[in-house]
Amino acid sequence: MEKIIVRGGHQLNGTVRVEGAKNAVLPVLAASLIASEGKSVISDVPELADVYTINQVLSNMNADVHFENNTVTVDASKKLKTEAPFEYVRKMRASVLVLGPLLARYGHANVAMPGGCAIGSRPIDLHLKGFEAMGAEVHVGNGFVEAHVNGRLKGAKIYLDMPSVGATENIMMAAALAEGKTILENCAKEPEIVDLANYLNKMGAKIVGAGTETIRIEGVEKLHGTEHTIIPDRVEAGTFMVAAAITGGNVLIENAESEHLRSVISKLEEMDVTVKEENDGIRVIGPKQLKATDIKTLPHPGFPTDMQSQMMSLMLCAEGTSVITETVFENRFMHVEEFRRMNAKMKIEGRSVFIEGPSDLQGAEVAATDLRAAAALILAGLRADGYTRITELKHLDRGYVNFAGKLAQLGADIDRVDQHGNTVNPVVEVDFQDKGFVAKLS
Ligand SMILES: CC(=O)N[C@H]1[C@@H](OP(=O)(O)OP(=O)(O)OC[C@H]2O[C@@H](n3ccc(=O)[nH]c3=O)[C@H](O)[C@@H]2O)O[C@H](CO)[C@@H](O)[C@@H]1O
Ligand SMILES: C=C(OP(=O)(O)O)C(=O)O
Repeated sequence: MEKIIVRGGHQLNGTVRVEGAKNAVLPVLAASLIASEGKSVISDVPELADVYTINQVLSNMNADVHFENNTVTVDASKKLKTEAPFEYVRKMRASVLVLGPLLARYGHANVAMPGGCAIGSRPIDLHLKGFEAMGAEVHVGNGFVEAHVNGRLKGAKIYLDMPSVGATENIMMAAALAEGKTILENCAKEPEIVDLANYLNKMGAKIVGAGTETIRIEGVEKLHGTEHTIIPDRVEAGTFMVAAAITGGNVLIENAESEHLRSVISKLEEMDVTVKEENDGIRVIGPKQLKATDIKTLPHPGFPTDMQSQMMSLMLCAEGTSVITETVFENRFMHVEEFRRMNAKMKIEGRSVFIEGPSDLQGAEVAATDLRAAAALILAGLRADGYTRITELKHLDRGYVNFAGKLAQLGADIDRVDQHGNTVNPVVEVDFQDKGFVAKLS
């Protein structure tokens, strides 16, 4: 079993570059299935386990997929299969994003139900209600969701009960190829929604209003391949901002987009962290003593749930009582138990965690419970006394490219080792047997 071993107490200094956003590239790659003509060329694609998984989903459906030098080329012009088996959906819930494109293009999709995960139950009822409103028949049974429509989907007026990111994306992709106009209300406003709409529009779609509460989509008859560059990963950027702050360091985070990080920047400033917007990115300078603050996670532009656990690490080192309230996911505090193993002083009350700082953090053996928890435990390890050993790195590899290597370059004492204690590079596990999927790892 691989581990990351961190010895705390080193300040981070220097420059780090953030990759393309995982949460933007996954829907964009799913959307490339709608193009019945031409190739899509997607740049700034991060080498993440989730990217390999979605590429496998696509190639398993008969699309030609090629991944090299952070560029994915997808040719989906052949007749595609309209199924996504559990083997992929189990690894990555975002596989359900192929539902909308397949249903719109072929009038049929059969995708394994994603089920819950470590952060909550995560249903897809809003996605399905949207498809039904557009005339699809949806059947859930035997662990699959099967959707079917005779002819084309029909544009509709759809109000989302909550601004779900995935439902907004799935319905927007389906509506792009539907007959007539769709008005989608109470949408998610995340930057990744805007990136997807931009991509679809370059493919020939007619979408306005992405990034606001109401998206209007005039359906078109077909879409074609195009070129697109993925936006920077705001969660990776935010994670390195915390890394700089927690070690009292000075780090320039290149390619970070400050417009996407307003709520994170504002909370860091409340904690006495210096944040400077520079031409190439965002510079973060940690203070001598961090101050406590409170955070409530909310849909964008509120504070992102995907930064909650990393901010918890920072609050553990701040003077005073901090409170985190998680409103997006019902069960995203699994990492609290792991932090306690590091001598963290905190208590959970309902949807809030009360953090008494500064904790005298001590290195310990801890297990990542989800993707962001993995990063958060490593961040706490940067500050803890002695060695912290983090296991369950499959979670980390879903969303961070060479996290340990990037921290080491900034001055962290950190290593990733195999079961024999030998240093390893994080190599993402790829099944090359799928026809048509070619990948080259750097
Ligand atoms: C691949 C990707 O982009 N993942 C992100 C996406 O996940 P994802 O798209 O799954 O998140 P959603 O915005 O859909 O989920 C938000 C909340 O809505 C609920 N819900 C959602 C859909 C639905 O049909 N019914 C329902 O009840 C969920 O259980 C959750 O409590 O947005 C989340 C919220 O910013 C992020 O944490 C994830 O990193
Ligand atoms: C929860 C996350 O992702 P996903 O929706 O892919 O599980 C995340 O990126 O933190």
